[in-house]
Amino acid sequence: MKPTVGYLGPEGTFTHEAACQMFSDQAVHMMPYPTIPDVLSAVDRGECTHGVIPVENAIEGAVNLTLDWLIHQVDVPIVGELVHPITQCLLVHPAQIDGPKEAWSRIISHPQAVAQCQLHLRHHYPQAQVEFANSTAEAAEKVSRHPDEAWIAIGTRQAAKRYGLHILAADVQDFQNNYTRFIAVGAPLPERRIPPGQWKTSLCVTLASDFPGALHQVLATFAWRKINLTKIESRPTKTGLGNYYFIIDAEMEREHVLLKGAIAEIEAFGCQVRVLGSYPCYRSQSVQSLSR
Ligand SMILES: O=C(O)C(=O)Cc1ccccc1
Repeated sequence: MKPTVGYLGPEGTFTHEAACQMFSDQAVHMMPYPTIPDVLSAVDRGECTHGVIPVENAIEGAVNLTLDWLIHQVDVPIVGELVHPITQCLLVHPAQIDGPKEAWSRIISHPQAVAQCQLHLRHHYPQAQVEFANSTAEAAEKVSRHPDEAWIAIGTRQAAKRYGLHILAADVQDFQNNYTRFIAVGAPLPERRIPPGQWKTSLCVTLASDFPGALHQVLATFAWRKINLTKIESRPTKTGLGNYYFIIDAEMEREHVLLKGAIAEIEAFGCQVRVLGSYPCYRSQSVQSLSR
C-alpha cells in the first residue's frame, strides 16, 4: 500500500511544498489537513503513515503549536527534517486589482506569515485589518471565494495558481534569508537519492527540581563530549509558572556512543530525557543551489 502523507493544507501551503520535496523520490498519497494538530493526530491514530508540519522559522522562531502537540498530545517520532525557503506573496482577487492602494481592507494569513511581513504591511497597508487563518492557502482560498472584497492573502506562488489569484507583490517578508524548518513524523523515511546534510536527535529534557545549576550541568554534559547543539528551546510544562521542558537538538545519531553516554549521565543526575526523534536533515533543492 502507498504511504499516506498528511500535511498542513489545503493544497498550496508552504508545508505542501516541503512535503512534496521530502517525498519526491516516492509514490505517496498526499492528504491535506486543516490544522497542525489534525496532522499530528492523524499520524498518531494511524490514518497516515507520515505527517509534515512546520517547526521553526528563521524570522519568527518556533512554531509553538507543533512543539506543544509533540510533547503533550501525541506520541509520534520525528523522522526527518527539511529546510525550505519561504517567499511570501500578496495574493488578491483579479477582480480587485484596479482599486486604489488605500482600498485594501483586510489581510488574511497564517500568523507566522503575517509576522514575517509585519513591517511591510504596516508601511503599505496601515488601514487594513488582519485576520488569521489556519494556513496561507486557506487564506488564499477564502480570498478566491470573495471577488467583491478588497482582501489580500499572504501565501505561496503555488496558491496564486491554484486559486486563480493575482500576485500583487512578491518577496514581501521583512528580512531576506527567510527559511522554515519542516519536520516529518511517523514511520521511518525511505532513503532518498540526495544524502542528508546532517543527522540530528531531538530531546525533551525535564530538569530535576530543586537542583541549582541543573541546566548548566545538562549543557556541560554535551559540551565536554563535543556534541554540537543546534537548538535549545524552552516550553512551559503547563503545570505552573516557571516549570519548563527544554527541547534540545543535538547534531548526532541517537545510537552514537557519545550521545547514549550523555543521555545516561543526564538521567543519572535526576533529569528526565525523552527522545523525540533521531533523523536525517535535508535542504530544499533550491536552497542547495542558493548556498553553493
Ligand atoms: O500556512 C502555510 O503555508 C504553512 O505551511 C505554515 C507556514 C506559514 C508561514 C511560513 C512557513 C510555514
